[in-house]
Amino acid sequence: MAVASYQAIGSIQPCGYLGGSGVPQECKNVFPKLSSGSLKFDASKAHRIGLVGASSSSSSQTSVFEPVVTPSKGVANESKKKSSEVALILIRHGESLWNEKNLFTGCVDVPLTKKGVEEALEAGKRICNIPVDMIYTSALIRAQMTAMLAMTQHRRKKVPIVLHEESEQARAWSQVFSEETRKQSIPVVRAWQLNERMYGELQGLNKQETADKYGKEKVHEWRRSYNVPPPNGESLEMCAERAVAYFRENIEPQLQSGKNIMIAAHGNSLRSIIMYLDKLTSQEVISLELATGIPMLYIFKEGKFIRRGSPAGPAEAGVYAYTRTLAQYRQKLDEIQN
Ligand SMILES: O=C(O)[C@H](O)COP(=O)(O)O
Repeated sequence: MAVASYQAIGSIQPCGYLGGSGVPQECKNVFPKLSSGSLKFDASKAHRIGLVGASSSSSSQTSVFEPVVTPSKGVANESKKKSSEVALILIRHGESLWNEKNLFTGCVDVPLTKKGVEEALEAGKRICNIPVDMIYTSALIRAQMTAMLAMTQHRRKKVPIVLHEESEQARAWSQVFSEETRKQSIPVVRAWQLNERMYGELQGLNKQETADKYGKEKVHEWRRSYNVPPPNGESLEMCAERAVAYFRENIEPQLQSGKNIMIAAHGNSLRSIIMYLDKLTSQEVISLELATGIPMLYIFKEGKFIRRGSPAGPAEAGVYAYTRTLAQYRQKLDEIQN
């Protein structure tokens, strides 16, 4: 099988993995039928905003989020007509204080280092011409910092607004009362399902010392294998059960309804999502590595995810050579700014 290079936006891929074809049985098993009851996020309460001319709402008392209607319910077809393709950006958070110390982090909520902040800003520059209508992050601060810092570089200058759906009161108290302001906002949804895989009893341990103690191979198996969990932690398979389910249940319908989406998350929650998008086998995912702060672009078109990026050289030339819609969006931004 050929080695497929992994293309990140604006850089040569950080690492490679073996490209997959078809949906092998083991992949199908990873993504069982979704039961919406197991998911916390209520899509019926979600709302939508567009790049220009969001749907006109007569009410001036609106949340940042307008109701989203899944494709099967109708309105999505209308949005689909507006754009036959949408962008999906995936970013692993910038370097965290525990990445710097080489500690297993998992679900421990550690912020970015200065270098991580810079990586997030750099990632923002790379995606500054790509439309973003909604942002999903994990519940962890390093992913949220990355998303917010990246968006400070975006040329569209919309304001990312974190949604508070945790209670009726939180929802009510964070309402936006101006339609115009709402249109200039990007809803940010935080979901624990996108968190890093729970690293169990490795959390807080030094990676090198752990390898010295248990052996390099064992630690590599814990870190990269598909179905071997670290002691009392989650395997990639277990992480996929929540992260991919969330993606399919909540994010895919938004893409189908015409939204351009950015996801800021983690090495392993994103590996599981990429495994799904690229139909990788449990063998192929072993060699998939994601660098911190490197954005990856997919185009979602006609129900398919097409991995994009610039193989080398100036990022934008590569990215925009690929899709006319993205080039048009950029042109629009140029016109606004001139
Ligand atoms: O949780 C961690 O320690 C890192 O974010 C990912 O670690 P890994 O590269 O060992 O999976």
